[in-house]
Amino acid sequence: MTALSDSLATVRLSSPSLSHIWQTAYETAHPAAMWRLPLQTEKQLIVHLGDTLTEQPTDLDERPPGFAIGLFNSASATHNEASAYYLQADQHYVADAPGTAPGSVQTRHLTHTAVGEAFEQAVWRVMQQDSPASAATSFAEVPDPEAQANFEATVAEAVTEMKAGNFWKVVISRTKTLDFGQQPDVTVLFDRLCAAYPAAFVSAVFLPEGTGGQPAQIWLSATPERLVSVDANGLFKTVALAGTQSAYYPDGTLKRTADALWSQKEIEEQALVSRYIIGCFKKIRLREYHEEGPKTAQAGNLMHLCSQYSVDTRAVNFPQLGTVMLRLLHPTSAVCGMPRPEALAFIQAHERHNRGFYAGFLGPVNIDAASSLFVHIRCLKLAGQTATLYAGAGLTEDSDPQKEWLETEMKCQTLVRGMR
Ligand SMILES: C=C(O[C@H]1C=CC=C(C(=O)O)[C@@H]1O)C(=O)O
Repeated sequence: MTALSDSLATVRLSSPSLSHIWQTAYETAHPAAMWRLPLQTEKQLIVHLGDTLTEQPTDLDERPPGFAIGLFNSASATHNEASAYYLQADQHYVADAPGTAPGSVQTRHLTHTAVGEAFEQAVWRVMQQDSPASAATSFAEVPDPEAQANFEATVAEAVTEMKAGNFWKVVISRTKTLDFGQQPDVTVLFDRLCAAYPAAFVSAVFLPEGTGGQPAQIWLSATPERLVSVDANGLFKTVALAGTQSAYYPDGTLKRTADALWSQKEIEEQALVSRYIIGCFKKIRLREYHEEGPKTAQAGNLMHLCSQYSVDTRAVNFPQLGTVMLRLLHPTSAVCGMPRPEALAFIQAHERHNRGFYAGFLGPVNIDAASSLFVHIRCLKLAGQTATLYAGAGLTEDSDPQKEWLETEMKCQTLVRGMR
């Protein structure tokens, strides 16, 4: 070995990468979550060393530092509990923090118990293996000849019901399958999504076999939609995001957000989400909210209409606002519909797949005195070498089935392009 490669080996062995830690969590079957907040460089990874995860009501005020991931159709849909699986930050690592060398990992917190020490030793063992993770990151789409006809038939049925006045909006989703040929390297895909979508919340969550009675699953996402967040100064934020168009002209040039034109159908679709949020503020008699928008916002290859809402929870003396709004909002009409019970019943009766964590919510809780939960869209579930992408479209009585199909295709492309 030359002097140079000697010193590189020393650097590699003295500091694990996020990939080594992720791989260790996977091999030792400990739940793990890795994320990068919008417009930040810092990547965080936590590992849960405790008991098997179970679904519990989310209470942002009571939880120790960790990461919540909730199903679309959890008890929250009917009981307003915003139930979620909660990964505790027993081991907490940070990479790419401002002012540090790219890729260098700092330890934020370690648990000094036998389990914690066994985990750190396992990380060292993974580091010493030649290739800590599989290098596969290319994939092919698996054709599904019936998918479009099935989706369009469901959209047509929803339109008939909305014209009959049974509900005003519903979000219908579909899946697309990708085959990686072998189990892909999740940290490479995560890094690509971080680089492609600086304004998104990018995350990867590993839930070992047995979580919720399911086989092992990994969820990877780059979502543009904040559900609720409360920062270290007590500033609460949420958004109403809906309406979709490509961020590019047909010749491939990028549109300016100011040049995006929206149809009446899209304006109404987004207004319904705004109305739903304002309805939640009204329910708790909160008048002191600040509203901005709707404005056009770019989300990777797409553009949406977005209104932002904020509340100074200290000024209104409402420290639990994050938890209260999370329970009222989930699932919002950006992923379910309005009125919620009727839209949910239609989704349950007509979608051919189980949404699982798609259209649920996820994000860090009480990390650096802040919590940021996002709507889990633009996501995929990885099981072995197969990925299932999920995408939905908000329908109103003016929806055109073929256009809605094309919209879900564009939404699938967010991850497909970002992972290439
Ligand atoms: C349900 C999804 O997107 C939501 C968020 C923004 C715009 C949407 C729309 O235009 O339909 C959806 O409500 C999804 O990406 O799967």
